[in-house]
Amino acid sequence: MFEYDPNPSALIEPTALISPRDDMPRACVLTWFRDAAERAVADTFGRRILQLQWEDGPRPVYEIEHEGRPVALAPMPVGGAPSAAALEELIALGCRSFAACGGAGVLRPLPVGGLVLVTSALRDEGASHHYLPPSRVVDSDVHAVTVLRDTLTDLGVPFSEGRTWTTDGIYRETPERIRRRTEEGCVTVEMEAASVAAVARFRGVRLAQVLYGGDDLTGEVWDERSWQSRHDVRDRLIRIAATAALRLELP
Ligand SMILES: O=P(O)(O)O[C@H]1O[C@H](CO)[C@@H](O)[C@H]1O
Ligand SMILES: O=c1cc[nH]c(=O)[nH]1
Repeated sequence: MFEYDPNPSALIEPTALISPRDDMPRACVLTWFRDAAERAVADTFGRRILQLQWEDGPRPVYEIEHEGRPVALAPMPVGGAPSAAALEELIALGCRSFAACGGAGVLRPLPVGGLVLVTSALRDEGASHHYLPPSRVVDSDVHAVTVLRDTLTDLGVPFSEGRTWTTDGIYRETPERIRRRTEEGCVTVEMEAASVAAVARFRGVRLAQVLYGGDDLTGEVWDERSWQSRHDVRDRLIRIAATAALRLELP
């Protein structure tokens, strides 16, 4: 049931609940790696700017210094709908340029830790349909993709590019679905990319995304590949994303 309503105004507007903050960096890293975010804060002597309050508990937003400049660092909740709401609040607080980093299952051969710059996301989730008219995919912001591509290239980091399958149904990645999504050009599967891309487009902010290859869904059986213990990849991705977020701020 996807009934798109183009009315830009809602009864609960984030800007009515949350005031912009003068001390909020405009550049922001979104990450689904809470562990790596906390390490980045400790390593850079960062600080907690505030805590957003939700029914399931507080959500901290940090500030770190990167390349001599402040960057907001937001650990994100898992799932498209919670991530869409969290991004809304960061935009209301004053962030404008976002670089997002997460992990994903791989649908094509890709080593654990291999990076994928997201060029589009297949909208097999709910949240994006509240922000954009019906379509099968949402393309990433072209300027943001260019900046992230240039950042990865300048840093000498190998990466590939492609479409990701964003699903609400992590436990319903059936062989038939995987086959069809692969045919549609998806190289990874995760749970938030289409949702945050849709919010960013709707609110007119810049957002680029990079994923690292995690578990493997290319075979007859699932291979978990211990992907969530790749602390080295996660730590490096946060730094790469911080550089990209800062560059997105440039005119
Ligand atoms: O590492 P992250 O980005 O969390 O990626 C994936 O892993 C989580 C599910 O285990 C979902 O958030 C999905 O998007
Ligand atoms: O959504 C997800 C995330 C990681 N791995 C998967 O298989 N699915």
